[in-house]
Amino acid sequence: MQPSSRITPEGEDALAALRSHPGGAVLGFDFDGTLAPIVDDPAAARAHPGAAAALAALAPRVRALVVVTGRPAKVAVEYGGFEGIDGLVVLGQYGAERWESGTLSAPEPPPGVAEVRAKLPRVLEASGAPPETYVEDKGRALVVHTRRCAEPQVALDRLRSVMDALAERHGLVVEPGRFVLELRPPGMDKGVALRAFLDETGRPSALVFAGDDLGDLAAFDAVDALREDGVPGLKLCSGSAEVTEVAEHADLVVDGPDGVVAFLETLLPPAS
Ligand SMILES: O=P(O)(O)OC[C@H]1O[C@H](O[C@H]2O[C@H](CO)[C@@H](O)[C@H](O)[C@H]2O)[C@H](O)[C@@H](O)[C@@H]1O
Repeated sequence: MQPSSRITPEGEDALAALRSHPGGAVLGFDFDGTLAPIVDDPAAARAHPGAAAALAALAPRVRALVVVTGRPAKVAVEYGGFEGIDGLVVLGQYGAERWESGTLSAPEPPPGVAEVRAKLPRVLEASGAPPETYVEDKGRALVVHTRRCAEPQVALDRLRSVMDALAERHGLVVEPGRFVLELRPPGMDKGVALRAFLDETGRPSALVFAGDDLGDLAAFDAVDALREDGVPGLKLCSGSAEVTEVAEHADLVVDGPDGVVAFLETLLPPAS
């Protein structure tokens, strides 16, 4: 995907507000697909080589930086190389967990997660899921991955109704993503998490959220809501051929994590 030079007027306003008063701005980011390139093995994902440096350089210049991710917060900190970035908050498991300045808060999962963990292998087998189907156990959620299957989207679509029924029986919800169906506790999403974070940090002079996947649309909705309240907001899409819906809702589309990091670097003063 090529970077787009088109930006909406609302996005342009937010960018101008961000540049003129960065100290009051809040910048939010998804992790996988936005700060970290997508790879086949979720355990092999790592942030773009320029991501941590760009965030560390931005941290003292803005009011707050927040990563809002489906990953456990500790995993995002490790895979992102974020340890030691003062002022960066990581909200993991869609906002249920929080990491800040080396301190992690992670509540116990509800019992439905253990119930689904016990049943999932048999349910997948009974559904005829291809052998390449992979389950990632995140402690508070279980993620069924089909990226390694010969026809990942077909495999995912075939599993959808079975996963919906399994999640519902155990008080969980299904969060769909890039060749994943995640069974997780309800009640949190990236929009709820971002709004709660903004309630803490105060009304920003500008708000940016960058994402690539369906779960990021809730955070885009939060940006829209703030915009209606007069806060300049930019919805930045880390574009991919896999998900087009996020680009449709964005003010600016860049070329994956390379483009996101290049965007962040434009916010920094030129090196002297
Ligand atoms: O909210 P995010 O930070 O985007 O996390 C969402 C899910 O991302 C991960 O899966 C995605 O990245 C994998 C590694 O690149 C890739 O193999 C997979 O196809 C993608 O969907 C992660 O594994 C999940 O646990 C997260 O929920």
